Amino acid sequence: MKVEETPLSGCYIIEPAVFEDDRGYFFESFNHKKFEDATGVSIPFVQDNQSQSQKGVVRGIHYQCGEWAQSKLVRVLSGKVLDVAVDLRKDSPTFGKHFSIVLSAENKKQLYIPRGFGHGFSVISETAEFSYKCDNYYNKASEGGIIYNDPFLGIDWHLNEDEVIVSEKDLYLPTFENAKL
Ligand SMILES: Cc1cn([C@H]2C[C@H](O)[C@@H](COP(=O)(O)OP(=O)(O)O[C@H]3O[C@@H](C)C(=O)[C@@H](O)[C@H]3O)O2)c(=O)[nH]c1=O
Repeated sequence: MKVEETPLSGCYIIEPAVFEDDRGYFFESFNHKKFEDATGVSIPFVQDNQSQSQKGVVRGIHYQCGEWAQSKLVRVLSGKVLDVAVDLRKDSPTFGKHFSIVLSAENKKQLYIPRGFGHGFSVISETAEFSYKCDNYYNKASEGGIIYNDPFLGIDWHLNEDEVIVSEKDLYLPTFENAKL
């Protein structure tokens, strides 16, 4: 397993060791001890989520507030997405900055996004199945978000504006400036 810290402190790219043979491949998609040894972070994940989306879908930018904040370990089971982590830690030197990376079934990369971040992704293949672990339970009342095309964040989702598909909920998210952080 290879772990690389992104320019946003505490946010890591994980590349699992993949064992290929005549049958196909095998890899450990999560190993608590190896993850802790490599990052110094011991995360008690409590919920796994999976979603499927068509090309052009943007989900995000999402977070949960306060005691319901979540760390996430995200990966792609089929297809290809552009995954985006936004630093929303007010005391961070990179507050308001984002990091994006292509995650795909092929490259098998994962992104670890700590608490205090917003998260979103866009689907840049025909379809994509997305899977992630969370260290805190879903809590609807504490959901927060920022509009995907916020001008201050200036995220390039690798999509043309006319092909973007977002949920009604996500369409009415506030700007970075007006977000409740
Ligand atoms: C996130 C979530 C949603 N739901 C329900 C609520 C709703 O009826 C339905 C779809 O929810 P959403 O539209 O919020 O799903 P989605 O837009 O895929 O939300 C996800 O987006 C990505 C970017 C994240 O980072 C996740 O944490 C999560 O916020 O699923 C749960 O039951 N548990 C959950 O953990």
